[in-house]
Amino acid sequence: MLTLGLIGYGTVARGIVSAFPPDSIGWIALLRDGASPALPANVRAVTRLDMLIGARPKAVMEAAGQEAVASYVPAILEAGIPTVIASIGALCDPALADRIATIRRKGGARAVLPAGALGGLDYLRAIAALPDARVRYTSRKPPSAWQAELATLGLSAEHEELMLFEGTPDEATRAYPKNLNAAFAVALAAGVGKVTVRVIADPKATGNTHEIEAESAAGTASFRFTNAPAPDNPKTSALTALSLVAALGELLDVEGLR
Ligand SMILES: NC(=O)C1=CN([C@@H]2O[C@H](COP(=O)(O)OP(=O)(O)OC[C@H]3O[C@@H](n4cnc5c(N)ncnc54)[C@H](OP(=O)(O)O)[C@@H]3O)[C@@H](O)[C@H]2O)C=CC1
Ligand SMILES: O=C([O-])CC(=O)C(=O)O
Repeated sequence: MLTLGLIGYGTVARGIVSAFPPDSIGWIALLRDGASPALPANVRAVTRLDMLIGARPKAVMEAAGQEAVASYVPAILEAGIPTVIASIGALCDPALADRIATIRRKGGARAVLPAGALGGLDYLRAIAALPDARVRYTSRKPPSAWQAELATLGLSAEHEELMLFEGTPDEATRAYPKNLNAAFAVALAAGVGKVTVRVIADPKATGNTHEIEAESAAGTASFRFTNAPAPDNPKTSALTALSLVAALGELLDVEGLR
């Protein structure tokens, strides 16, 4: 049986675990002290990083949040265990991004950045070389997905769409740490300075929509992903777990994990 690690056991982690037959993988999940989510029989909870590393999983899937990336991922990579990172926005901290790059240069394991809730990143990586390239990323979700943010701003988007945010990928990722990882994936692919980010609450949105509009000497492109929300978390696209599973299959080059 293959042993794999998880950081966190929420919506995305549950989606990852349920993508595999229970008898094919034994999961070790690093949880916060005191956390007690319902776990299937093939998921064992640990509350200390050394216990996760000591179990020698073949790879770890981070699906907890940006703070968890900063707290745990460098040590896991230093221990030679490759890690697929969902909370890509953590890399807007240049010190953390440098630390992870240095670990890799010194022979540590690979940090894998999946496409997550969107796609088309290969196109953005290609035009990143062009100085005139400009990319606009828009996260458009129904008001129900932005309830807390609308309440904080004292606004309602019941009838008309409402722009909640417009700014740089760094500002966006800091302002929406749990929800704009996709924006930072776009920024890492195209180049942080080439990307502007918008967040829109849209009563007409039928799913979690990610729009990418790109313009450069190579031409123009527009991508639109209308994602079904995960059943138990309207802010997270169900696609995210599928993308992490695909990245894991590629990383381990294991038949049946592709
Ligand atoms: N790249 C992409 O496109 C996307 C990335 N994401 C990222 O994936 C993350 C997970 O998403 P989702 O599953 O929907 O979120 P959930 O809130 O459903 O689950 C996150 C889980 O991680 C746990 N957790 C948080 N911090 C820690 C920690 N330091 N140590 C251990 N466990 C921790 C939480 O526990 P507790 O409740 O105790 O805090 C919770 O159970 C998001 O925060 C986001 O960063 C999500 C969607 C798309
Ligand atoms: O799942 C989504 O639609 C996007 C998301 O939460 C993120 O980018 O963090």
